[in-house]
Amino acid sequence: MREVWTTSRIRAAEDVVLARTQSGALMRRAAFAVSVRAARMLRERTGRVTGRHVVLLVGAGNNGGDALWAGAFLRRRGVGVTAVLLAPDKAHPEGLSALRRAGGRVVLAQDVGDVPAEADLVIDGIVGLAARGGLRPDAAALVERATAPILAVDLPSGVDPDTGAVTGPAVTAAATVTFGAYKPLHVLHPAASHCGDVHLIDIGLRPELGEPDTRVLDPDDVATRLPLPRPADDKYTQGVVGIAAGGSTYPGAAVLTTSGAVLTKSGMVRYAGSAADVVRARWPEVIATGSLSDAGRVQAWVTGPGLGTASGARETVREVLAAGVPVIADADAVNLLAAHPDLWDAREPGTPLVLTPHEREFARLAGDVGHDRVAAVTAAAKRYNAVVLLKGHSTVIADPKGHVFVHYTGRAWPATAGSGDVLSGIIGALLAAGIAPLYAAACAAWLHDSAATIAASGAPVPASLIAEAIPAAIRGLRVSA
Ligand SMILES: NC(=O)C1=CN([C@@H]2O[C@H](COP(=O)(O)OP(=O)(O)OC[C@H]3O[C@@H](n4cnc5c(N)ncnc54)[C@H](OP(=O)(O)O)[C@@H]3O)[C@@H](O)[C@H]2O)[C@@H](O)CC1
Ligand SMILES: [K+]
Repeated sequence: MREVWTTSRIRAAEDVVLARTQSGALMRRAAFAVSVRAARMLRERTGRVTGRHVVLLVGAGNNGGDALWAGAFLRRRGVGVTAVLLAPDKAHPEGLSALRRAGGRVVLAQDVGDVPAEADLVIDGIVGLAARGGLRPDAAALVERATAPILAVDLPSGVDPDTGAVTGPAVTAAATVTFGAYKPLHVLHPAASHCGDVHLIDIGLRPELGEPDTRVLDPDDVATRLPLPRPADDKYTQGVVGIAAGGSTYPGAAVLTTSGAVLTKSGMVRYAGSAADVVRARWPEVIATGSLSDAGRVQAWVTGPGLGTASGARETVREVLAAGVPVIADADAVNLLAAHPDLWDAREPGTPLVLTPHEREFARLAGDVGHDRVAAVTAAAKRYNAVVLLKGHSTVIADPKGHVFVHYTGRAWPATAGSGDVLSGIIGALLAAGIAPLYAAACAAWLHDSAATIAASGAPVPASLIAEAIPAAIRGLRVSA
């Protein structure tokens, strides 16, 4: 599991560690790691380290200090180093003298000439944890002129560390070396796509950090939670999932949602709705009926995809919410809950609910997402006493207690029509198997993305093929676990 802390929590932990370490030791440790990564990048890119040329972009604070110290360490390995100072009066004094002592060259940003274009590697020490807003014009102009790969110190300058928002010019790095802990920007879209490979360096903060603010599931975490049938299981004991989705207008949504559920776990899937014939034709193993009252018992209901928003759909959502089992409400079910607040009264108190809006559905329900997706989703989860999964390049999942998972895809394969229907079927299957709602949603997001990647393998892919790749995604997990 990858754990993520906001900048204020990291600063607080840093203060504790700084108070008991020798002055400057933490920075030198961080900077040494940057120099090691820089040397590796030089060797991989140019075949050697000695004699190569690294340009440091140095801002007004400790992030620039890291870059200056890294430059001093690189000098010891025979690398030519030029530091470009964006704020000469504020450049980190000890870092600057260390670089000068080591034989590094120092130039002012306004006198930079062709220096950025002559580099084999650029180190971005413009701004780190204190970053606010996009790059300022002088920094943006420098970055624009750099043609070599960029190694970002702590984070690519110009992105917002806590929200991952990119509201102006920003560095796009080939790699990022970060210290002490992952920060939200490393896992949130769009900033995460500016980081390149992220390398975390231990500087002794972990014991002081406490509980993380956000988590990211690894394959192993998903593998240990996925329901596999045990020897004593039968088709009922693994949890029966019910699908109340689709209809005569959108029978495809019924099929796709059912596919997600059928292919995620063994056991039984029931379908209730006017697309029963279409579902039965595609999945003969599904117990399909025309109405909810004939559906029989289930351990979780999935509702919403392709349901429409007419009065019949509203009644379906009302009945499902009143059934006393976990519910996942997607698409039109979210729209109905937004448009008819009285529907909330139907919810059997205490039964788990997972809401899976995309951004427009989220806006209808809880207002504009804004730049801070994690804050918006956490607030909605508290307000509705539900797990909320906001879809996107970074899918954000929060529960009412403030636990948050992020799943960053970095690719757009899952962004295809009907793909959300498949996701809700997967979540339903995991909920019915008894997995806690937060984990059901987070594992489903992971599994869905993995299936999309497998199905796509480099080409566009429709939602039905994403569903068909779910077994391969599960098998892949078992192999890697
Ligand atoms: N604490 C520690 O022990 C350790 C800390 N470490 C390192 O320290 C870093 C944090 O350093 P920090 O707090 O000094 O601030 P930092 O991020 O360098 O910003 C400097 C100044 O930049 C400015 N600025 C703001 N936005 C901007 C923008 N968009 N574009 C351009 N400029 C912008 C703003 O100054 P202003 O111009 O507004 O006065 C701001 O004050 C951290 O990320 C890590 O690298 C490591 O060494 C490990 C040990
Ligand atoms: K930086």
